[in-house]
Amino acid sequence: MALDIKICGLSTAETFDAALGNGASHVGFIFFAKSPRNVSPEIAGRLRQAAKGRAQAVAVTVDASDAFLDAIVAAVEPDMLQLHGKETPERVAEVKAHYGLPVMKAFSIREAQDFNAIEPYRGVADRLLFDAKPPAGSELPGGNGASFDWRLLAGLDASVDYMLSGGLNAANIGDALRCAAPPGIDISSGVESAPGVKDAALIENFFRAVRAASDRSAA
Ligand SMILES: O=C(O)c1ccccc1N[C@@H]1O[C@H](COP(=O)(O)O)[C@@H](O)[C@H]1O
Repeated sequence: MALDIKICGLSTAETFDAALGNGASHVGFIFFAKSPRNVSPEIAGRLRQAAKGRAQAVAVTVDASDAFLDAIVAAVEPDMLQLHGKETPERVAEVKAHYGLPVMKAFSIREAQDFNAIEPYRGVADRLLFDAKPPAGSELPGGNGASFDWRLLAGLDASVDYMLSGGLNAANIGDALRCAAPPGIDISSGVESAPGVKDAALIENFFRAVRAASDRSAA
């Protein structure tokens, strides 16, 4: 099965094109005011048009209100909503039913018992996303460039569909793929030249590293 690759936190045409041109299956937009990657629904909506038929557009929100979700969905017409806050299973079900869109629910992982939190979301969220717990003092629930121990994913039920995220980059993606063999990967700060500044060359380099790792595992 093909590996899903999401490039998240895009906000410029050049880097959006780099993600699509290199074969991203998913492109993500951050709608969180405290993030250096925060983008307006209008800008994301304009960029998103180019992804139609080429990649899934994912709107990333953090405990968003109904009004904010309404504005995002209207302007962006996303293919998927990523809920990266403390949304309950009931809230996930409500959002999914209201917008008729698949939902990816994010979980913060540091140790094996953190996976217990996914149980009430199984059969509710369409996909799960595993990110590292934010470093102390961070105002961001994601996009911190922090990793967790990928070996913990070995204990996961094989039927769980998920994306691996948190601190991925061109240097470590080979190890991550070998260690966890995830169905999908999600990267944000690892393809930036500064916080919030995506870099087309780093995006290309990341895809090259993914291809090299895939070639090695096929040999
Ligand atoms: O990237 C952000 O600023 C962000 C803000 C709020 C919620 C989620 C955010 N990003 C998500 O974080 C992970 C991985 O980030 P990184 O590669 O470690 O920088 C990814 O799922 C993004 O969607």
